Amino acid sequence: MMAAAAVELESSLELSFSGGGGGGAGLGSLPPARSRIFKIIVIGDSNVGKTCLTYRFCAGRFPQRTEATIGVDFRERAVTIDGERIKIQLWDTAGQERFRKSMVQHYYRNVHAVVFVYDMTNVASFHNLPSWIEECKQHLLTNEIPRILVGNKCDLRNAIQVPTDLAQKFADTYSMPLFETSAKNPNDNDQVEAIFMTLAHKLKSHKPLMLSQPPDNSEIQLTHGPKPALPCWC
Ligand SMILES: Nc1nc2c(ncn2[C@@H]2O[C@H](COP(=O)(O)OP(=O)(O)OP(=O)(O)O)[C@@H](O)[C@H]2O)c(=O)[nH]1
Repeated sequence: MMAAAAVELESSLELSFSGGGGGGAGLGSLPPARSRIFKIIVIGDSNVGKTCLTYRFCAGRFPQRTEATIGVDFRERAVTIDGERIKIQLWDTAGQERFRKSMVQHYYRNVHAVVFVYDMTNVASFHNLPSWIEECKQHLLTNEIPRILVGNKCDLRNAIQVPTDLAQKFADTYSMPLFETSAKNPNDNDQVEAIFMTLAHKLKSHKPLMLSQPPDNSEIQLTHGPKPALPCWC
């Protein structure tokens, strides 16, 4: 785990440079390819499986063992969508209050999308979702930012406490798509893939993306241009 050190990797710069021959801009060399970075934060109660979901997407498997996240973990995977190389950065945040306090400001900066996770076998984690949504709101993440609701641990069929219709109602209230999945069951790999790729496609379609620099802040921030008409994907 990269834990607190991940703050160093904060994605205030939204474009990275990759490839391009590594030798500078000499004759015949191509400028480095730019790849966009999409920062997605994954939040929810402790133990709902945030680490396992991000690990499943980035490493392609269920981790052998996990420990409570301290602060924030950071994972990244490069994907190609319609010929464009994109880095999906997943910020796996601590669910436990005592491990969150000092980090909150950092991971809410320049967020492009949010994944809210609850544990389908733990109704309290579902009931706590409004407080996570509220926390996002307090950090100025508006409803314009793509959000997805994920019920995890669907492999534990006999222990399910949150029925799908209840979760669906909640998702509808907040205009979020709902995914029920399992980070553990390899058969649900496609579903986990779909969660993050859906977001990446959605973010990619939010063109044009513009870089702007606020006068009193040295960090480059990404803002969206005029919002294109998008089909409802709820
Ligand atoms: N059966 C089952 N267990 C899971 C699944 N996902 C995670 N777990 C287990 O749930 C526990 C918590 O998983 P984590 O991914 O560490 O949970 P977290 O939400 O990151 O927890 P914090 O770091 O404390 O916020 C671990 O024992 C995992 O093995 C799943 O899909 N199915």
